[in-house]
Formats: sequence, C-alpha cells, structure tokens
Amino acid sequence: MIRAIVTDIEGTTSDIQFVHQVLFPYARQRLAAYVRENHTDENVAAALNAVRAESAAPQATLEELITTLKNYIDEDRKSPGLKALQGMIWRAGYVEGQFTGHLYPDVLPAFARWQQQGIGLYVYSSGSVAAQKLLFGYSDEGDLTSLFSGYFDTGVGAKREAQSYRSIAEKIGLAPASLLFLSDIHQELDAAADAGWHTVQLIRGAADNASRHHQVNDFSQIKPESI
Ligand SMILES: CSCCC(=O)C(=O)COP(=O)(O)O
Ligand SMILES: [Mg+2]
Repeated sequence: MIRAIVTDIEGTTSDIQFVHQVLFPYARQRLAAYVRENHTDENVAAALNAVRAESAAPQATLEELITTLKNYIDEDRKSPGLKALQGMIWRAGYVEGQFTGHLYPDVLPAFARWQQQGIGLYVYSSGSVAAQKLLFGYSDEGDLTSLFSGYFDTGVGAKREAQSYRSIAEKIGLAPASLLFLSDIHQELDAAADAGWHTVQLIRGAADNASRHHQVNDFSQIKPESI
C-alpha cells in the first residue's frame, strides 16, 4: 500500500520549457550582478565555496566563479552551489510577479485526491528546497506549499543514486515498499527502484523506449490504490 508519494518537478509536475526558457535565462542574466553584490552574504558565500570545491578551484575569484556558474547553467549541471544561487535569484522574479511556477493542469487535482486518501506528499528535485518552495508557493494555481509534508534536494544525495532514496525513506519514516517516486527520467526511477520504491514515469513528451518503468502521460492515470 502506498503511504507517501515523492515527486520530481522538471518534466513531471512542470514543463521542462518553463525551467529552461524562463527560469534558467532569468538567473543567467542576473547571476553576475547578484554574485558581485551579495558575495559577503552568508548563504551566497557558502554557495560560492561549494562551487569552488566542486570545480576543484579553491582560490577561484568571483569573476572566475561567475564564468564557471554560467558554464554550469549552459550544461544544465545539477550543481548544489549553482542550484542554491538560482533559488536565491529566482525569488525576486516570483515575488515581483514576473512569472509563476508552471504546473501541468492534471497535477493539482491528483495531489488533492491523494491527500484526501491520506497519502503523504513530498518533493525531491535537483532544484534547491528554497527553489522548490518558490515554484509551488507562486505556482500557476496559487500557493500549494501546504500540500507537502517535506522537500528534498541534492543535500540528501544525487537523484541517480539509490542511497538518496534510502535516506529519503528514512527521513520520511516509511518503508521503501510504501513509497512511490514520480519522475520523467528513467535513471532516477532506476535508483529509486533499486532502493525498493515503487516508480511511475511521466512521459510528457517523447516516449522513452529504454525505460523499464510503468509509464503514464499525466497524473490522472496514476492510481496509488492499485499499486
Ligand atoms: C525546483 S526549481 C527548478 C528546477 C531545477 O532547477 C532543476 O534543476 C530541475 O531538476 P529536477 O530534479 O526537478 O528535474
Ligand atoms: Mg525531472
């Protein structure tokens, strides 16, 4: 019996185009100024040090870090330091109403149904927890943050590592066999399945013929009571 559902964001609840054509360019355009103006802030400094460590450049200057970060954005690297900074930069865009977090129309009705069934709802994304809360807090459908019992980012580990899903199960306090992970990426679902979770793959665009996971086109086709 499924007792909690953990969902990915990009390509699952939300359109990849929104992330790549709205969020990423917004952060890229403001990155240099944001880093120069805020590098002494404790959280910004921690993110920049994480990038220094990740890029094996402990002495990197601010300007070198800005170049590295822009390269990371361009290659869609799931760098925790970059993800933390993106979340900080996106805040102004959401708060000022420049965009709202995209949600496919099938998502909210399913969340509401599952919540009524007593199923716990959680998020696991490469985007920082702060960025996740912004996307759902300023979503197309309003503030949905109260729907979720918890949020996880790569602080628990990478999304393609089975250990990350073991850690999440432990933090939620439920057995892996009672957990369902939703994602568009079959390598993430492979890792969750290796940790003993149930999995469903969202196919929002082209079919994924390399996947061994149950596939659906939208959330209305997901029936946790039948798993
Ligand atoms: C949560 S905010 C935007 C998403 C993002 O930055 C990202 O890298 C998407 O990763 P996901 O794990 O949700 O596919
Ligand atoms: Mg995804």
